[in-house]
Amino acid sequence: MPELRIDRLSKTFQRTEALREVSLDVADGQFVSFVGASGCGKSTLLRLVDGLIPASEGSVLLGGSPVTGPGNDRAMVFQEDRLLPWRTIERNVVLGLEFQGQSKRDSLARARELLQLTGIGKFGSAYPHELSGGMRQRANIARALAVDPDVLLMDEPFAALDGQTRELMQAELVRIWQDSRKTVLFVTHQVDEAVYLSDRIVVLTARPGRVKADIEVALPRPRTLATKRSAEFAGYVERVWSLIEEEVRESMEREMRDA
Ligand SMILES: Nc1ncnc2c1ncn2[C@@H]1O[C@H](COP(=O)(O)OP(=O)(O)OP(=O)(O)O)[C@@H](O)[C@H]1O
Repeated sequence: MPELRIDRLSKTFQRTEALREVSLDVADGQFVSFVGASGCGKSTLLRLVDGLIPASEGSVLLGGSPVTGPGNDRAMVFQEDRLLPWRTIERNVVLGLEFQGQSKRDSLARARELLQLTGIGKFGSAYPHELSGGMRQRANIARALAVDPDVLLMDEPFAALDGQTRELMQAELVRIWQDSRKTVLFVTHQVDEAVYLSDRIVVLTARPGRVKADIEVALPRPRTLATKRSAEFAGYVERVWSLIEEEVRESMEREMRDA
């Protein structure tokens, strides 16, 4: 039984058909990225897996059980900052645990462990505005991991970061993922980011998003900055780009027609 089964999943918003019959099995602990043209339904797919919105057709099964709404077995990390500004970083990280009714002592111990894991152990008593964008995103990841989800859903988590911070955060995410052994579904526009991070890249077609290609990234791990300079890496980037190029062009043409 695969950890996560996405079975003929479709979603239509009013008159916009966002996703059509997406099927996918994701094994326990796999890192899967989704790439595709703007508006092809990547965020919609994550929101469906998170149970934030209902499917029009098809289903999402987690450990064999259908997803019918949000749950602690999944956690989402967004591009934008969702930290509460009036709470310290530590108190932000314990939020999900408080909702679960865990004791204050256990929650704090867990939060401190996760702040260490995400590399901001010294900043537990700081407020979000005192941290850089990269550090706040580490806190968001720590907060998502706090409830010990089986699946981490990441919707362009590094898109708002500058190039150097982004590279650093990619390497950090690989380390965190290897330590925590979570299944990760990751949405990005950056093809090189997807190749660097993933075991597998799913390329979606232009809207309505369907699976156009499902590529195994057989680059050895651990991956380093040298990995990014290898010919094999460049080969994957080129292959994924050529697959989405046509889709990107089609969606741009449609946007211009609709404008
Ligand atoms: N709540 C909603 N109501 C109506 N239409 C929606 C809603 N959410 C998404 N859509 C539409 O569904 C389509 C897919 O949107 P989605 O945000 O999933 O795409 P995306 O691939 O994540 O886009 P991007 O890469 O630009 O972030 C888009 O045309 C979008 O406008």
